[in-house]
Amino acid sequence: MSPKRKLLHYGIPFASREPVLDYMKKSEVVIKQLLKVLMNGLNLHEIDETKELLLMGSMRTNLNYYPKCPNPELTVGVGRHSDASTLTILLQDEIGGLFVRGNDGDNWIHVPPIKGSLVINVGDALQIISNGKYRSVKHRVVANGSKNRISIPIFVNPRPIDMIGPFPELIENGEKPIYKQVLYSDYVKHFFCKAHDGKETVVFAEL
Ligand SMILES: O=C(O)CCC(=O)C(=O)O
Ligand SMILES: [Fe+2]
Repeated sequence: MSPKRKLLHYGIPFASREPVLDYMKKSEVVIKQLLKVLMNGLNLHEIDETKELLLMGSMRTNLNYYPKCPNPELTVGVGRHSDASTLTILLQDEIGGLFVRGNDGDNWIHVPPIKGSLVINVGDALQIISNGKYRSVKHRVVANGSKNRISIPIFVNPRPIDMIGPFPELIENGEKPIYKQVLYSDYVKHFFCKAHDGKETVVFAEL
């Protein structure tokens, strides 16, 4: 792991810290591979240190626990939102309840849990960095009436101190930038200062 990269584990109970950090470190192999493929899709064939830090300079994990809810229709599990990350690597148990918004924008698709699989979501930071080529996915979680649910997302992020904006190579190729440069910590502050609101957060970075 690059010495400049940060794995954040604040609030994770002490007993779980080591396995969680180990899981995060091991996930880097998959994350690097995914980013390599995604960057190839943008015609960027080399991920230098600057790019690597922008794409995965900081990683954070959550341990989500959704207690069973006797009246699931009266509550919101997690409201519709897209993640502020570049990528989110989500491990979910066998209960289900995660829905993603379909491409045509008016249907919710259940993401069925498949044993041994990970769900990979594109986040807002990658949408901004790729100048809209990769689009973050809107998703939500519904509560379950009879079973508790656990999910563990790893949010792969730029560092808070990074300015994020479309990669210069994309703009040099004559593309019109649709996003401005924003300080990633400002983006995250904006993300958390309001209730989840679908994909509205990314408007913060629009030109
Ligand atoms: O629990 C899940 O499946 C997803 C949670 C989520 O969207 C999030 O933590 O950002
Ligand atoms: Fe999410």
